[in-house]
Amino acid sequence: MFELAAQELTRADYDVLGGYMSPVHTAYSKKGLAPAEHRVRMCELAAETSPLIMVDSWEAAQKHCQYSLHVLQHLEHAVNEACSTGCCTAGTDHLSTAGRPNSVDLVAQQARVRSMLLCGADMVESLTVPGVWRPEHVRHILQDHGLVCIGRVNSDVRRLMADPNSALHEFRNNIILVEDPIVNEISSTKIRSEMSLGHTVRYLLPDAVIDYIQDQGLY
Ligand SMILES: Nc1ncnc2c1ncn2[C@@H]1O[C@H](COP(=O)(O)OP(=O)(O)OP(=O)(O)O)[C@@H](O)[C@H]1O
Ligand SMILES: NC(=O)c1ccc[n+]([C@@H]2O[C@H](COP(=O)(O)O)[C@@H](O)[C@H]2O)c1
Repeated sequence: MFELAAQELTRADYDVLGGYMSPVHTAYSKKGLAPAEHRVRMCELAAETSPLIMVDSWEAAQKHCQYSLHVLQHLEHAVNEACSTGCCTAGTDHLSTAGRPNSVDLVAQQARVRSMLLCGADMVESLTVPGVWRPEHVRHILQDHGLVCIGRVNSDVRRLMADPNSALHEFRNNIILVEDPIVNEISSTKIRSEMSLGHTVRYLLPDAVIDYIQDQGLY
């Protein structure tokens, strides 16, 4: 997802500084959710070899669950703070942009960094489901941050964007749709289910993550 998003954004003339995975808080109500410390560690292991992807553990470390809007706001603030104070080499407690593409240009230009929400099409669909997201948060996310959506089988974001009553339509210019040229139906539920059956998931996840899951006896 991050690679596809960065490729598309770069094509559209954005400077992509990096991508952050933000594992959700342990208290988020989702069946079978592993404790956040494990999910943070799995993300760190998965991102170890990436020149692009980083992990922000701020959301997971808070006392309570956080809205995604507040995670985006936190990230944007933290990265801009890091950049304004000698930047991108110091990082913050949770964030480090050291050595990231474009970080040097960014300091020189004194540009402000913007955080965008990266998600799959099923999650974009959830933005329009009453009761899941606060409508004012959806408007803020779309208007102030913008969204990159990776297409997913059985999800039709274009249809939702065509509805003139929807915020997705109003802010359609801030939504970047990316179609994966190689359709990928991977799902974390399927991976967990295969692992729990003792089946192989080799090459579907980085080896370090598979080893961690097995060492910790997750799933
Ligand atoms: N194969 C995929 N293609 C596009 N987006 C994906 C894909 N898998 C996950 N995503 C996106 O990744 C984000 C995190 O998803 P999540 O961890 O819930 O994975 P998931 O596979 O959808 O999980 P679950 O199977 O538990 O619903 C969401 O925005 C989701 O839409
Ligand atoms: N109101 C909100 O901010 C809100 C609502 C639903 C999901 N989310 C986020 O979306 C992501 C995916 O959640 P689900 O796996 O429940 O679809 C998580 O990071 C979660 O925090 C945020």
